[in-house]
Amino acid sequence: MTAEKLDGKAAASAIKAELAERVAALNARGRAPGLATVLVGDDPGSHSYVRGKHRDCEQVGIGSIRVDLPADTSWEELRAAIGDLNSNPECTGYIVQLPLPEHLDDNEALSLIDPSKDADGLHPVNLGRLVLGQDGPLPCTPRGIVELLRRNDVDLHGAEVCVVGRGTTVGRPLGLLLTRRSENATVTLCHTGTRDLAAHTKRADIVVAAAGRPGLLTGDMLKPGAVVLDVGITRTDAGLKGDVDESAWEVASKIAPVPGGVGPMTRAMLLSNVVDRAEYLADHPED
Ligand SMILES: Nc1nc(=O)c2c([nH]1)NC[C@@H]1CN(c3ccc(C(=O)N[C@@H](CCC(=O)O)C(=O)O)cc3)C=[N+]21
Repeated sequence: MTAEKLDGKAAASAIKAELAERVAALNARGRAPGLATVLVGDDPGSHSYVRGKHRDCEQVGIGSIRVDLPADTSWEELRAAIGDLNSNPECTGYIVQLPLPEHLDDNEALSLIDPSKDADGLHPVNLGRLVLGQDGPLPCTPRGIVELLRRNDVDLHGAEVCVVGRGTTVGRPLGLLLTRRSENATVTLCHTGTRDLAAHTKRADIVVAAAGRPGLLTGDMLKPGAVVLDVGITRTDAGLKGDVDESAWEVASKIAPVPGGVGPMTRAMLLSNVVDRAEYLADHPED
């Protein structure tokens, strides 16, 4: 058996076409959404992601603001840049590209974002809302995973999902999202302290590999016919490498690969968060 590809690029294009119509309607109402990015330092990977996000904005008609700061930016300077975006009416949503350089604290920076402009859904208030089951922006990668599965008719209700990785942007919030009543999956959250990883992955109908360890998930760790989502991205001399080994293609029924799987969905969900919020504000002008 050779697994079928879960095509995140195609799904993201369809989502962007839908968003373009919603953005046109917002622009016509004088409620133009605007996405800003804050990028500190010159990591080539981060630069390429941020470039992609601005290209996406242009494609769907969302205004975009780019704030690039040098690697030696002080905490005070970063705080001032975030404060400026919080009070800039042209910016309706924004992200601080992570990870920040060593001397700046990611979580402290996330806490400074106005929660109503948090396009990543990573502000503590918004993560808290997710825990409480209240509406709010959802973390982009977990939302992208659920949307990619939905658009490919992969049923989550009652499914056994094994998530490998407990990071703040993917694994942890994905567990929260998948166990909502609306998704109703059963989740096992594995991590580097898991004693027998293969025992858990082998039982799963769906495996999400988000550990950032290239080639970690091999075919012999999967139940035949399992659905696999690769969320690892490691830059090697040979190019981008995911967490899913080649051997998985002979055992799985469907795989969301790196590149072309979850990555493009993450970017599409960032745009969705911004458009959702702009529509909400247009309909609730007093908020
Ligand atoms: N505040 C914040 N929010 C983020 O959402 C965030 C972040 N920081 N820091 C870094 C990670 C990583 N991330 C990716 C998004 C899209 C692709 C993506 O589109 N990947 C393409 C390949 C891109 C390439 O070739 O480099 C693909 O998988 O097909 C990858 C990675 C968002 N992140």
